[in-house]
Amino acid sequence: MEAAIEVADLRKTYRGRRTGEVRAVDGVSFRVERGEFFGILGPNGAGKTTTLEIVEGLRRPDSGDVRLLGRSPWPHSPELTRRLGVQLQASAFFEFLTVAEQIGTFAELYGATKARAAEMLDLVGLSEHVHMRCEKLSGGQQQRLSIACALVGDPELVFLDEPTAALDPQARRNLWDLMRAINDEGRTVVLTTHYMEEAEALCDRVAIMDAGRIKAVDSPAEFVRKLDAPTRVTVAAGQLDDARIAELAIDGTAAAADGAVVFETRDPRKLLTALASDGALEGLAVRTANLEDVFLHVTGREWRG
Ligand SMILES: Nc1ncnc2c1ncn2[C@@H]1O[C@H](COP(=O)(O)OP(=O)(O)OP(=O)(O)O)[C@@H](O)[C@H]1O
Repeated sequence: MEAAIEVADLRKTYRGRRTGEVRAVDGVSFRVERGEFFGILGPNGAGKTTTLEIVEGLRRPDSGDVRLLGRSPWPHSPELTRRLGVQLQASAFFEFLTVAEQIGTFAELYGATKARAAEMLDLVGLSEHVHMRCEKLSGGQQQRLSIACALVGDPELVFLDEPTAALDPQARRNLWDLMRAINDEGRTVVLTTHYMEEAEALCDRVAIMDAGRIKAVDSPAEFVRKLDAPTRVTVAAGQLDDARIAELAIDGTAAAADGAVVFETRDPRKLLTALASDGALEGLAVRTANLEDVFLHVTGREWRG
């Protein structure tokens, strides 16, 4: 079976009188398999939205190729469009329409039934707000409505562009559950995000994007494993004398700072067992490497998403 998405060497430069030339997408290639949950992770301005818009067929690249479900998105074909779900930014809503009218418009576009529209509102937890005007919805509710609109046509391939941006942590986690459910139904999901923990929690594979380029693609777990970084174990100072600290640091390093002792070790189990038997677990914090460390490693820059 062909891939859900194949992208080869996309390039797009914006030219503005004030901004000059901006190489928003600078030779991007990737492949997404059917059923995959694929993430594009990068800081603001990395080129994620431009890439997504090109892949969706909403924007023409200067050069490069896109295949969606084995076909080119240009020229537009209703047959292909029906198989795609594109979540538009909530700001694209007609604010004077009610929730029911908004999703009804999408349902008509996709030839979906009223029952399907109601089912999608139920899925995203908006059934009780069908008569509310879109402008009265909270940020999280608007994001959920935009996802419901993207799903109403029963798409095989769903594009979500920073769906949890500007949401509070609880609303963000609720949306994570919804996104997981969409993928569990067998749909391919492409998500852009600048939240590390979101990419880590949801994606089968993540493309790390910076300055218009994809720097690396892998699963979050593999990224971290290949980094082969030590685990950092911190305990409050004053529980261990210097000789014992030196003894425990035998497989790694130890440093005292700000009332804490920080160990870096590749054998955290052994260290934690020793700390437990010393009764020195006050202020314990264990930090393993995460995608933030990976970002630093692959781009050479600190993460400032
Ligand atoms: N229509 C446009 N005209 C001119 N420049 C643009 C346009 N859209 C984006 N850019 C510029 O292209 C670069 C990439 O923007 P893009 O929106 O694709 O990045 P992004 O990773 O999605 O960032 P964000 O998270 O801020 O949306 C940025 O420098 C941006 O200022």
